[in-house]
Amino acid sequence: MSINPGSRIACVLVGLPGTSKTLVAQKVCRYLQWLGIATKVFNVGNYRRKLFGGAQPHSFFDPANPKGEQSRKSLREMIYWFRKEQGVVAVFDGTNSTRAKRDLLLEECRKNDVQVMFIESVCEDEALRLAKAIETSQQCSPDYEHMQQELALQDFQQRVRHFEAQYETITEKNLSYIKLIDAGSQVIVSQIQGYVQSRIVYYLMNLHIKPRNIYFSRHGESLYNVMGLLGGDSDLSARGKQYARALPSLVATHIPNHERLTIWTSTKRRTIATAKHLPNKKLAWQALDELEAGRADGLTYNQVEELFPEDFANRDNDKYNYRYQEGESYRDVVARLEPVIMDLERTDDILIIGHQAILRCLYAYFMNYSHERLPYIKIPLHTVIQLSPGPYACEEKRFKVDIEAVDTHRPKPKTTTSHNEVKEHVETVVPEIMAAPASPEAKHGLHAAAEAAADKPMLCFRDSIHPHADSVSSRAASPAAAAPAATAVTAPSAAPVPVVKESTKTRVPGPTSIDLPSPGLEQTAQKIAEAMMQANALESQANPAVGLNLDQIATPVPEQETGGVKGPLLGLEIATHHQGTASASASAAGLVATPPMSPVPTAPSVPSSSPGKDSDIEEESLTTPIPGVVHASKRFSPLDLSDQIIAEGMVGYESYGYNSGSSGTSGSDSIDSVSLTATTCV
Ligand SMILES: O=P(O)(O)OC[C@H]1O[C@@](CO)(OP(=O)(O)O)[C@@H](O)[C@@H]1O
Repeated sequence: MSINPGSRIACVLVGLPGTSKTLVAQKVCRYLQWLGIATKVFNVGNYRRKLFGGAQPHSFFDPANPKGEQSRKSLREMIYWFRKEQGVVAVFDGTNSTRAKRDLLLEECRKNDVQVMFIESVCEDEALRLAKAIETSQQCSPDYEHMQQELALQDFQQRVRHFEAQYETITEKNLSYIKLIDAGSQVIVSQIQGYVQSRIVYYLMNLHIKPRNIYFSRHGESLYNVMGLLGGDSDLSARGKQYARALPSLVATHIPNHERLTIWTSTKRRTIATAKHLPNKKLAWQALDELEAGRADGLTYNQVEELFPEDFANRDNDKYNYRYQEGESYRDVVARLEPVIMDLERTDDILIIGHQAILRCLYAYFMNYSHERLPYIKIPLHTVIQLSPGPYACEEKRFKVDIEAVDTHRPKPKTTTSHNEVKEHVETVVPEIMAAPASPEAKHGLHAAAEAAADKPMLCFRDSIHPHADSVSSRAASPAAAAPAATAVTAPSAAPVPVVKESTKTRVPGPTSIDLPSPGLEQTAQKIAEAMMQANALESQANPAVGLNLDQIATPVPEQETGGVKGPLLGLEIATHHQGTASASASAAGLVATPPMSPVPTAPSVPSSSPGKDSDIEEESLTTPIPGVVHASKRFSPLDLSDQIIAEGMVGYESYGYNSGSSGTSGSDSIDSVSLTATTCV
């Protein structure tokens, strides 16, 4: 993504301890990094712990104790990062609770040409405050790791009081800020300027914290898959059709409230045919069409290597950024999927029947994979993946249908050919092919050349070759532009479901705030805090029951059936969550009236960010069929996550576009003191 080099932004968190600032910081960071914007969190608490140690009594935070070193140190590091590492957005995660502190920050940032946008989190709901205090003191904060629970809570509440004594909410009209009240049930926005800031605001207004599931499946095995050909628009193979017929029973068996499920497909035959027997409402998105392979479309990997060796090596060297000739890169696909993600965040229970590359991009967003690993994520055929983004983790389950299919995953080669070696090869072996024109007809020529190179007739569906002229730029980012495919079809009568094998894993995005039903404030707060703590206690333990209601939990899964992992059974029941629907109000206020932009492929000009460490859970464990229900759970502490990109919400707001190669944004958008109230659904 091309961003104006002058536009460095510091998103400065403001709020009392225990108001979900760290969660918000991490979510914003993950969202922006997924989009390719170089973003990093600077957590003042971490610097404090490094400087003074974690176990400080509440008196340490007394305003009379003038320790501000941690703030200054993190500020210095932030400025250094902007200068030396071409950072674009720094998320400065601290309390920043007084005007004086914020003025210092503003001054330092202005001197260094960094715009400041404040994100204030205010918690007015008593029950929510208490629940957050219990959660922070007993579970989240490393400061209380070794303290007895009750003492920890008391100390934390004292600490909050010290901050309260000096706390000054933001009211300055000249400042850029967004104020999130009670976990975003009310939002106040002021003086937001420019593309990135607007995007962050819209993102924050759309955070989805309501519990729900998202389901992904690739289409059934296609004829192209069988022949190892890339792209195209072929029909399903016999086994692919079998998978399509098995899907309704699988869905009915494993997806709760499956009648409410909406099916999203691409506009390609293979995804639409896979959804054919499902009786649910369907929507075909052009934005979900597979990564456009351009001149490699319809070829095998071997043929691409022979015909376009330089391209082939470049793709192996940097698969995320490599853009096919007349086609797309993974980076391009992520950009065009942003509106899909936003809709996905807003909408309940969706099954996406998509393609390998598309589902990798969506999966990486929810499961927090780096750009380097994203293009190699395993999304096998004939498998339904269930993701449950929750307050602490994105739970994953995979249901593998026992219908054989080819494996289309091509792993990253251990060694890659050097650029020069490849160039030489191209020049001496196939110069006429490299010079071939880009028309569809020329493509047929390429196929002929490919056939010759492969020394065997190439199976090719001529009718499926893409007219490249409009391949990328004409892709609609909204389903409205795609052929509506909302035909309800009656499910086939009781087709026997082939054995479904299930495996699960968790990636943990850190803490979040929750809301509370009103009566019995203390008990409710305690109950929720306990549930949250139990969830955290799952570190590295098997927990086959997460995601189920308490009454669904039956007997423990025997150890031999869980591949050796064992652990307590637990029902995490946090049933009620705020679901901010600020976007509707925002539209009404004219704030977000513009539709998402058409995707414009951008040059990979922003240095590849490193979106934090990925989970060290072996991907293999997911693809190896495991008998019975297996849950492998992995947890990071919020501290570990400080550099990690964490987000579950997504936005697709665009008020202006950006162009490949251009170094600046082409417009700006200013929001001036608009107050918005979101509806709260419990
Ligand atoms: O990026 P790589 O790993 O090449 O995978 C993308 C390819 O996966 C394929 C299968 O090879 O996806 P799909 O069958 O899901 O549509 C191709 O169409 C596509 O070109």
